[in-house]
Amino acid sequence: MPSHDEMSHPPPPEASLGREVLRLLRPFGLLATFSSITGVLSGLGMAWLIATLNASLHPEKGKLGSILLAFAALCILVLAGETIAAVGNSFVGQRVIANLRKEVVARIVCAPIAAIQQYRAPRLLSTLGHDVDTISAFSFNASGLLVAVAITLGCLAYLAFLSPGLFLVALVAIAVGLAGNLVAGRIWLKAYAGVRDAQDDLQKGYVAITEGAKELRMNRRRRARVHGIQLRGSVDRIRDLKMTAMRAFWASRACSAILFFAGIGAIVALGDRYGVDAGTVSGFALVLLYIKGPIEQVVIQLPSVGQAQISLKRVAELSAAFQTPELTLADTTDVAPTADALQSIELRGARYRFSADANAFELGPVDFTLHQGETLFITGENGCGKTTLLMVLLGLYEPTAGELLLDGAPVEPHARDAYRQLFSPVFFDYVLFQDLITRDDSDADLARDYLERLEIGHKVSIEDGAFSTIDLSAGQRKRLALVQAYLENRPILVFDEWAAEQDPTFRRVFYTEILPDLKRQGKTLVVISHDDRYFHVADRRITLRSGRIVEDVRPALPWAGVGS
Ligand SMILES: Nc1ncnc2c1ncn2[C@@H]1O[C@H](COP(=O)(O)OP(=O)(O)OP(=O)(O)O)[C@@H](O)[C@H]1O
Repeated sequence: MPSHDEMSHPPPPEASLGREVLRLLRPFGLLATFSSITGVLSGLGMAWLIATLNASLHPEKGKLGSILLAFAALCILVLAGETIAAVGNSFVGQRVIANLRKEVVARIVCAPIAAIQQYRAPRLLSTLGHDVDTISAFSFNASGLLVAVAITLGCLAYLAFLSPGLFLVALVAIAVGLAGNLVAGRIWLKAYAGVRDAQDDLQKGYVAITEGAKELRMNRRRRARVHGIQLRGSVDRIRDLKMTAMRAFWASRACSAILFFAGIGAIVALGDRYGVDAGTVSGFALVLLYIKGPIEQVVIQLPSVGQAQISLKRVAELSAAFQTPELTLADTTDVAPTADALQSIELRGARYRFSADANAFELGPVDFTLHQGETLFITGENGCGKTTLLMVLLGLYEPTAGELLLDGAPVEPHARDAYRQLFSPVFFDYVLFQDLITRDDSDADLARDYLERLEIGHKVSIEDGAFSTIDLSAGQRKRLALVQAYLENRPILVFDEWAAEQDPTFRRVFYTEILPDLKRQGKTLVVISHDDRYFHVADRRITLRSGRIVEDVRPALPWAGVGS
């Protein structure tokens, strides 16, 4: 788990790949440095090994024995160095991958709900999957790249030492080959940026064919659009872009291979023409044949630098979008005790706007006080802002203006999570977790009682701290959500159209038995409802229109008017 300090400094969207890789490697600085130095030394040792091999082909009299001894010693050192570097790097690499995943997950856990809703699940999943893996793979391969560069530079230095003139010829061949690769790299990069966007669309399509399976079977034209156009279109786009990238890549690779052999041929011809000794010419041939591998390795990994750069930008955008002052959310050890007493919650001049767009919905200004023990109904037509008001009240949306106060004191960002623990909400689009958060066995017994009470005990039991099943009807699942809320035993319970899926009998039970019973237990209740038959159950009912409170009545006191 990253520290709060790390969490407060996510990479800005323009973060450089080098700096980000260094940041990821920092916790393993010593081992990463040791492995990299060992790798570089073994790379340079490899250059030396080739020089020794060349010397052994043309030994001075009586020196073959010592040259072979040096050759054997270098072989052992180079192999040992390579192995140590590889083991060290994979140790560091796996930890870097794990840390990056934890870091991104922690950012999502801490992110403001509005930012998550705006980002949208398919893009989030795509970043979590593809982008994190791409950056991780790059960090993992970075040291291999370093070793390949070291071998190349060592070998080039040896060539310059052997013959500066022929070295220039070799350098021209290598430089032309690299220039071609750089052009191919640009084509690759452009294609890859398109691939990432198409992968997002693909993810969206996957969500559509799984979550919208029923709708797609019922509507041929929509199915044709999602399957035939969106999904197959994204798949084909990815294929075509990747083919373009691969073509550029393989063409440049073939060109550089030809250039290598042409360079070797030219060196042999020039050596013959200008009477260069056989040892120098064979040295060039040996080295050029050998460094073709490491240079290709560098070239092959060049696209991964571009890919990692694009992925880093996407992770950095996610981090920037998910900036939050609520860093305590990432702390899994912080199971703060639930507050069990409050006097009032107040919204003072509170507004909430979904975006700066002039047409965006705005809630408020809203002024009202929720008192302890009160049963508050929030009513109003579809889209008038009931759920938005609830989200502000729950501390899930930060008001864009005005204040949220608990017992007269503003709820500061660092205290918002503790504040939220006062509530047990059952959202309209709630997620039902199968496991129960219980403190001890008595909670499991309590859960069984609630199941009986909610007339669902014949279908569901409690086994190993979890519901035996959640494969139930919509109304039955909502009853299980209510059991979860009961067990949490928080001072405020919140229901967003809880009764919408219940049959008339149980709807009546909810409004006339369950709610009054909770009230008798001292609970404060906030209920969004369209069930006007039961509005009399409320102590107080506020009605919204276009984001504002237009009615504030106490049904028990029919003469009460607007005002808090
Ligand atoms: N994520 C969002 N981004 C932008 N605008 C949104 C978003 N969610 C809701 N809105 C807008 O905010 C307005 C209020 O939505 P809200 O969900 O609060 O209404 P509601 O009163 O709960 O409606 P319903 O009775 O249909 O549940 C809507 O008109 C909608 O246009």
